[in-house]
Amino acid sequence: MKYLATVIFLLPLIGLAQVPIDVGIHEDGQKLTGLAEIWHDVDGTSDLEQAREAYLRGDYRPLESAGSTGLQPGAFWSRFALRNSSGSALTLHIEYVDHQLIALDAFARELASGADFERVGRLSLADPFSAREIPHNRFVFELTLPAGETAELMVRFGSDELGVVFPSMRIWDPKALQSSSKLETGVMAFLFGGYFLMSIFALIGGITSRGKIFYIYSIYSASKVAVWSTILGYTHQYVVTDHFHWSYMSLAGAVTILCGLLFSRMFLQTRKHTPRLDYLLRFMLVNAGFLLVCALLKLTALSVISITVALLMYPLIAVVAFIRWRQGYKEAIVFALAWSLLVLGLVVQAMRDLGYVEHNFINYYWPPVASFFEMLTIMAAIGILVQRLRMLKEQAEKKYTQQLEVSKADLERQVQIRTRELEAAKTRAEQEARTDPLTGVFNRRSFFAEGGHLFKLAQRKRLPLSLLMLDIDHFKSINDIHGHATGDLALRVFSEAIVTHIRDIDVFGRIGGEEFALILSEERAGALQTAQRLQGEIARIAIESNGVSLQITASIGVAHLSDETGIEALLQKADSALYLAKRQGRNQVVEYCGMGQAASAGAIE
Ligand SMILES: Nc1nc2c(ncn2[C@@H]2O[C@H](COP(=O)(O)OP(=O)(O)OP(=O)(O)O)[C@@H](O)[C@H]2O)c(=O)[nH]1
Repeated sequence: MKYLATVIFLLPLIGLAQVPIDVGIHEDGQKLTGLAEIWHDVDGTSDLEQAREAYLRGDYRPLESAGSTGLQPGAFWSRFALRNSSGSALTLHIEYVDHQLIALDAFARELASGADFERVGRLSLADPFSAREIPHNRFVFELTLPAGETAELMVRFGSDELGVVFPSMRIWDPKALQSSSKLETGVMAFLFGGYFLMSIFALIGGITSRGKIFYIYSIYSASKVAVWSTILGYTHQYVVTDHFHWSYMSLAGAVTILCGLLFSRMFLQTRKHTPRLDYLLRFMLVNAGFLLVCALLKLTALSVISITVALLMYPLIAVVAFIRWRQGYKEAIVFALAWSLLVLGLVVQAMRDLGYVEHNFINYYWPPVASFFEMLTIMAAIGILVQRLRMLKEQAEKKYTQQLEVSKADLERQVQIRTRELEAAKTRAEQEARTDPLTGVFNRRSFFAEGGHLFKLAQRKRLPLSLLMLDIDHFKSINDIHGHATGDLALRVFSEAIVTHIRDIDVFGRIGGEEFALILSEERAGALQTAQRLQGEIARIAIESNGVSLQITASIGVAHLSDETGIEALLQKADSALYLAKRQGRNQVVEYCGMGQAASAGAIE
C-alpha cells in the first residue's frame, strides 16, 4: 500500500509532469504558464484536493485549442512548475492573459517536497478592487521563489455558469509588468480620449445642426468608452471599484450594440430604402434589448447566447451598407468600410474566444482598436454626408433664388401689362362715359359739361359764342323705309361729316335721338357761315343702303350768346330757331332773332 502510494505520488514527476519553466530576474511577460496540463472541472465544484486527485489520476491534458477553452461551464484547472534559475530569490507577478474572469485561485508548493499547497492568489470579480494584492486591471498574483527552487502551481480558472476561459498566465518581474501596464493604460487612455472627443464633437454637431444622427453617434461613441473600459477591467479599477459584477460587461455590450444598430438604421435609412433588410435589423435590435434584460437580470447563459447571436449578425450591417451604396448613397461605402473594420475586430475576438486563433497581444487589442477606427471612419462618413447635404442645400437655395428672381421679373411684367390694360380700360370707360356709343361724339351729359366751360369763359371774357341745333330731316322715314340699321348708319355718317368740318375747340354732341348741338366760339357772321357750310356738307352725304344711295338733309337752328345765364337757355333759343327751320320746310338754317321770332326770324336758304 505504502509502495503504491509512493508510485502514485511520484507518477506526476516521472510521466505526467511537464518540464518546469525556467524563470529569471528579467521576465517581460513573454513566457506563459502554458496549456500543457489542463483539467476541466465540469460542474466547477472541485476544491484543490479534488483537483489534485484528478491530476494524480492523469486527467490533466494539454488544451487542444489555440488558447481558449471555448464556451464551457464550470472551471478549469492548470498545473505548471516554475524553476528559479537566477541564483537569487525571485518575486514574480503572474498575470491572467485575458480581460477578466469570474474568479482565479492559485496554490503553490515546492515541487516534489510533499508539502501542502499554499494559497498564493485569490482573485474574484465580485471582490472590491482594493482587495487585489496587485492593483492591475487584469488578475495578477504574486509568487516568491527562493534561489534554485522549483515551485509547482495549481491554478483554478472559474467562469461561473458558462464562459470562455484562457487557462494560461504571463510571467513578469514586477517592474516590467508595471511599466508595461503604464504603457497599456496610456494607449487605452488615448483611445478612450478619442472616443470621448468624437462623442463631444458629435454632441456639439447635434446641438448646432439639430440633427438626430449626431446625438445617436455621440451616445454610440460614449458607449464605446463604457463597453471597452468595462471589458478591459478599467471600470472595475477606477469607477465601480466596490460592487463590480460580470453582468456590467454584458450591460455595456448591450448598450453599445443597441446604439450601433440605432445609428446604422438611421445613417443608412434602411426603413425607407431597404425595408426587407430592415426587419433583420429590427430583429437585431430586439435581440440587443433582450441582452440588456438578461444582463440586468444577471442571466449568464442567455446573455452569452444573445451576445453571440448579436455578433454573428453584425456583418449583415456591412452588407446593408454595401447595398445602400449600390443604390447610390455615396457615404454608405465609407460606412461599410467602418463597419467591416469593426466586424473584423469582432471576428478576431470571436476566433480567439473560441480557441481557433492563438491569444496574443495583437488579437487581444485588435477589437478595441478596430472599434476606434470604426468610429473615426464613421465620423468621416458623417462629415462627407453633412458636406454633401450642405452643398445640396446651397444648390437648392441658389436655384430657389434664381427662380424667385425669374418669378419676380415675370410678375412685374404681368403687373405692367395688367396696369396698362387697366389704364386703357379706364381710359376707354371714361371715353365711353363721355361719348355717345353710336356716333362717338359727346353725349348729352358731357356736351353740357364741355359746352358749359366754353359758355362761362365766353360770358366772363365777353367773347362771342354761338350754339347750333342740328336735326336730320325726316329721319323717322329713313328708319321706316330703310330700316333702323340704316338710320344708325345715317347718324354715324352725319356725325362724322360734322366732326370733320369743325375745329377742335368746338364742342359737338348728340343731345337726343337725331338731334345734335354744336357750340362755336364765333361771332354771329362766322357762326351762320359755318352753319351754312355744314348744311352743304350734310347735303353731300350719300349713304349706301341695299344698293340704293340715300341723300339726307338737316335743319339747323342758330342762337348767339347775349344775356343768357346758362347754356340751357341758349340751347332753347337755338331749338326755337330749329323748330322754325322745320316749319319753314326743313333743309335750312334759321337764326334766332329774339322773342317772337318764331314767325320768320332770319331764315337762310
Ligand atoms: N335709327 C335710329 N333712329 C333713332 C335713334 N334715335 C331716335 N331715332 C328715331 O328718330 C326718329 C325721329 O323722328 P321724328 O322726331 O318724328 O322726326 P323726323 O322724322 O326726323 O321728322 P322731322 O324732324 O320733323 O324732319 C324717331 O323715329 C326715332 O325712333 C337712333 O339712335 N337710331
